[in-house]
Amino acid sequence: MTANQSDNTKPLRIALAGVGTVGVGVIKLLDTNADLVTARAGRPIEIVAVSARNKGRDRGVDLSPYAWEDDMTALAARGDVDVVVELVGGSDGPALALARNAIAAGKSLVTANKAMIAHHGQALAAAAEDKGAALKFEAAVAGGIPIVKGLREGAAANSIERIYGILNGTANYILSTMEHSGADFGATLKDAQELGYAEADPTFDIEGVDAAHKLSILAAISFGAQIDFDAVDCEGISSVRAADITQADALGYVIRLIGMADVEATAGESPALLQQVKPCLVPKGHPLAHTTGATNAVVAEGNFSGRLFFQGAGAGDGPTASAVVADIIDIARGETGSPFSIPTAQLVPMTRAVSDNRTGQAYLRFTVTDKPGVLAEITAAMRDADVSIESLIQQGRANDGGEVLVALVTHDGPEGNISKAVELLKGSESLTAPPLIMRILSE
Ligand SMILES: NC(=O)C1=CN([C@@H]2O[C@H](COP(=O)(O)OP(=O)(O)OC[C@H]3O[C@@H](n4cnc5c(N)ncnc54)[C@H](OP(=O)(O)O)[C@@H]3O)[C@@H](O)[C@H]2O)C=CC1
Ligand SMILES: N[C@@H](CCO)C(=O)O
Repeated sequence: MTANQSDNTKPLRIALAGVGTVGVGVIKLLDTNADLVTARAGRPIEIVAVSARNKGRDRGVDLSPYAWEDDMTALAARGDVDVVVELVGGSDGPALALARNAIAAGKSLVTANKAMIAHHGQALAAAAEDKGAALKFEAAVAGGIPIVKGLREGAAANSIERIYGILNGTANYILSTMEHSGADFGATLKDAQELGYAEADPTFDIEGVDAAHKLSILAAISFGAQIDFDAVDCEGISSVRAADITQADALGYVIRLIGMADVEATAGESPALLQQVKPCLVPKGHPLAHTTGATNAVVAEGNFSGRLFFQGAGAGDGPTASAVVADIIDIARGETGSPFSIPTAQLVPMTRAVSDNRTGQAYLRFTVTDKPGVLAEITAAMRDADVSIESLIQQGRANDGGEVLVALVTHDGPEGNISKAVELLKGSESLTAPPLIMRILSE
């Protein structure tokens, strides 16, 4: 740690890399809430230097009081900086170089970058522990919700049995807007981008990758597991059609992109970690069904606390800045702690769990050619794979003998049987696209 970082009376001097949606939010928060932040941190927090790509860009805030660095890695080498705040993004590249350099220089690092933490968080945490520096990433998971603190501190006494929820604001904004207004997917995504919710590459939001980054971080904290982003079974919302939303509604559900993780005890072997991000049908009575817009919600089930429900804005300048500054305040107070709740060297490697033997209900949607025998072909595959059907709906009739939708809901049964049924239908000339399978979340 730098002398200033450990001296709890002098101002804590920070450098901001990235002055975009979140960076500007941080500047505004530190300005608006200066007295309150100083009181809670026990000392002033001062921005001394900033860096971004384009010095001349109008950001709606005055950057002239701060030193400017064209090369953001230079922030790590500045003698007048105690804490580097990385708000650029990207799992590798300049953000990672800055993070490594800052920690190597003994500076604490605050970041909102879930991609970097999901891929390199463990190595960065080990390096930070070696240097006695802090690594903090509250804003990387679920925006303004204090879920990292909630698990590391509030729920620290519990064994977490399962963690799940809505971890991507953009996908939730798209699904819930389509549900309420019938708006088109593309137009809704554009709105989310304009509101500053989406990642630089919005396919990360749509395809579940951003939620998978966050889930892998939560799993490491919740279960003491080594981060294993590659083991997340990940599927996004791009295959969900307006017709699925309508169908789900008629059946008493809404569609949400759900991240879920738990650990299976395996006799004599290393524990198996299940990590899944998938669109699911959520009963309208479930609290996650009422989570709309860019709101995120996380359910953590502790063995003594019971079910904990965290909800709040999952994206946007203000909420994300709130999480970033909370981390800075912690560092000003001298709170370093293990980034993943236990010392990094104690995080356990876990094998990847498969969900074939898990039971539950599912929604299956087929797009098929409108011709005799199609329904019989689908139901025969269900019979042969031992999948029991609760209800089956064929939506309308194609005027031109073209494509129609067939949706069915299964009774409780093993997930593996559904995969078997889908496998049996593979290559069928009746199917015009791969089927969409969504698990139904139990109440
Ligand atoms: N937006 C949100 O709601 C949330 C975002 N996050 C995370 O926060 C981080 C920042 O996101 P956000 O503020 O939305 O992103 P923006 O795109 O709005 O801002 C990114 C900033 O980084 C700068 N930048 C980009 N590349 C470089 C580079 N190579 N060298 C120097 N500066 C660079 C940009 O410079 P310039 O302005 O000159 O182009 C810009 O100031 C990301 O990791 C994101 O995942 C986390 C939670 C919520
Ligand atoms: N793109 C992310 C930002 C918050 O991490 C989202 O939409 O949730």
